[in-house]
Amino acid sequence: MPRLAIEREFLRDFARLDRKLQDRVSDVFSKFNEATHAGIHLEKVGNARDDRLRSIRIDKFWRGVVLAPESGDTYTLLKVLPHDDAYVWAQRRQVSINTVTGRIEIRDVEAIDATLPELSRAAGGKDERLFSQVSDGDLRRLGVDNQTREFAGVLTDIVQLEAARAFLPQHQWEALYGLAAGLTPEEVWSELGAPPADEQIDPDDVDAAVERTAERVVLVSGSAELLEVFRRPLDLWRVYLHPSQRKVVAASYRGPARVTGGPGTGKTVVAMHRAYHLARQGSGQVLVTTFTSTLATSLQMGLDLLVDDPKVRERIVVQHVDQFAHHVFRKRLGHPKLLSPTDETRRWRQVLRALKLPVTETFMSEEWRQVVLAQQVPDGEAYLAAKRTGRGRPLGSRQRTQVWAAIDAFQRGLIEAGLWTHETIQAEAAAVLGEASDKPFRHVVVDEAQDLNPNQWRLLRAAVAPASDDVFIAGDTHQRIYQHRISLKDVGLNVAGRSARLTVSYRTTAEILAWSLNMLHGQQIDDMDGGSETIAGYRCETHGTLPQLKSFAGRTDEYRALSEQVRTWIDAGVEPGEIGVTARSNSAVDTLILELRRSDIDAYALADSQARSSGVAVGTMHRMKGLEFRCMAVVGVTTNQVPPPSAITPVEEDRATHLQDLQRERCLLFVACTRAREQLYVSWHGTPSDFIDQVR
Ligand SMILES: Nc1ncnc2c1ncn2[C@@H]1O[C@H](COP(=O)(O)OP(=O)(O)OP(=O)(O)O)[C@@H](O)[C@H]1O
Repeated sequence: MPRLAIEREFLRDFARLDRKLQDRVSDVFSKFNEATHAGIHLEKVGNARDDRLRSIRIDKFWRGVVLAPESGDTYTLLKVLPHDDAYVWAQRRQVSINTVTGRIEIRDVEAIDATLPELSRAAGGKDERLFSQVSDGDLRRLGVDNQTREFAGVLTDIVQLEAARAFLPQHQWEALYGLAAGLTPEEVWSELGAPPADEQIDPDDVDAAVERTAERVVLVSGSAELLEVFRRPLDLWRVYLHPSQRKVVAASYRGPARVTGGPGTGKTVVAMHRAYHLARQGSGQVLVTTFTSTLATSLQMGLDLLVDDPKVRERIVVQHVDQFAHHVFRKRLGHPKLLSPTDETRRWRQVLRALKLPVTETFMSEEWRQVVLAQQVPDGEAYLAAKRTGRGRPLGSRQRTQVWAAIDAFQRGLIEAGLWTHETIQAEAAAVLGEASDKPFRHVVVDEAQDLNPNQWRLLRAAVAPASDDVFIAGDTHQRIYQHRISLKDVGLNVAGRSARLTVSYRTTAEILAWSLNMLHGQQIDDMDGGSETIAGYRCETHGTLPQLKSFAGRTDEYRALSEQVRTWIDAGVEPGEIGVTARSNSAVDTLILELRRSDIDAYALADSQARSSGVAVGTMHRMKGLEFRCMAVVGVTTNQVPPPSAITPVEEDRATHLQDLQRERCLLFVACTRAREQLYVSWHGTPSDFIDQVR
């Protein structure tokens, strides 16, 4: 019985076809089983380098290219192209099974043959080659075969390697790229997901190779499954996972585990697949949680797409972390009365005045959150001994006693008035669940973990009993945009030995990522586990244009130019819903929406969940976390706006906090810029922000 497998490129081609043609392709391949039995045509391709490549008729003008095995029964759909292009594509290609990795590989032999002599000539006199430091043995062990080794041997810089991506076998290219980016052979090997060492690789067994190549080829059993894959051809993430992603999704961990990685490396994708994997096991409910409501909605939608079995889907609950905290709180204590920010400032002011304490309300509010609530400090004695890491301004014991008096008075005031803050609700909810013997969930999956505060962590820790696969954490500390710096160990989550890093960015182009990473150059970023995070080895799936940087004399000109830019994108065929616009402040966002609407561009505020439309999404940089857009405009990157002085603790008040604030704001701009999939536009008026000036 023949089986069909679909290669990633085929699905990409399919996504570009018009609806009628897509239906025709679905029709042809749904009938494939019958067709093969009836001897329907898989035509041989004349002058092919690989005589297993066949063409199949879609209609008068279009052909599919299929790999037909010499033995075995797996037929792999490789391309769908206009008639002549399909034949040319097939004539140039060679399909093989890598004897080290066991995976299916496709290479453009003609392009390799055509490029090699020229590269050899260019390299001629040069001693230093891109891979002179890597031994032949290491290359061989990574699955780089003779032909690719010969090619790699004449490369002198990484740009040549990048250009070769289109024609070298993908896995081998990735191995070379990892080495060129400074990874060790061991790191490359573990990233690319090596097959079990004892597995015998038969270079002619296409069936087995297809099963091993899950990141590029998906096997479908029957027409229903085929149609399911064809239903959303653009969402490749549902079907294909990179080996490094798949490894994390399917692993069995003896305790909490986590995945890190730069922007767009698929941490959210992994979190969703992981939740699906755990829910399928049927051992209990899975909580999928994250920091903001916008992201929780997008996780909800992603899971609806990914999980087709309603019984499995029912086992997954998506709630943002505060929603979960409030839910637990309400069940026990009813509806909380919330302290407003203005009331909070007023209360601190009163307390400080009464005690004649010469510190600001902001200082007290931060001290209370970051020291007292974060470490669950119960009394003055404990406060004297509390760690104040990251708080910068040192306090002697006399000062601590005074500060504690203020905190104590403030806390008593809240209790008397029956007032709660999100943080005290989180702490209360964590205590409620901590005491419960019956936990609400069997697994917790956390996305955008870098921004959760200690009480949110305690709450999530308490939501599941300590067990295998209990907590799964996805996050990137380069994208931390709130104040909280925590150590996972301190909140009862030990991920030692259960941590993986993703390095291939699927979202953004190499140009946008490189430019954005420059903004973080030289910054020391922690890894939430006592070490520091690295950006070594990040690379992108695609290339594109450089970010556009635009300077204007005044704000009016800058905003008008934004409308023109958005109009240019729309005229070029980008859907308004694929465009994101961001600025640092709420008021700038409001003005930008008005400005776009004045230019007859449909635009809506991301903050307004009711207003969701197919128009351009406009939101603050904080709102942009976790989202992505084909074209992204980051506006108002002007000095005194990015960062706004109000967000930065004055250096004379507290140097350490000042530096942390600056880093957090820098990361915020980094997050905003890395939301772009294809094009990034950055503008300012007057003097640009220091963050931009540095990378201009
Ligand atoms: N295996 C894959 N195949 C195809 N596309 C993928 C794959 N993994 C991720 N993507 C795509 O890459 C983009 C980024 O993925 P995702 O949002 O999961 O990354 P992330 O690491 O969570 O990003 P960030 O930290 O910047 O928010 C998405 O469009 C996603 O669909």
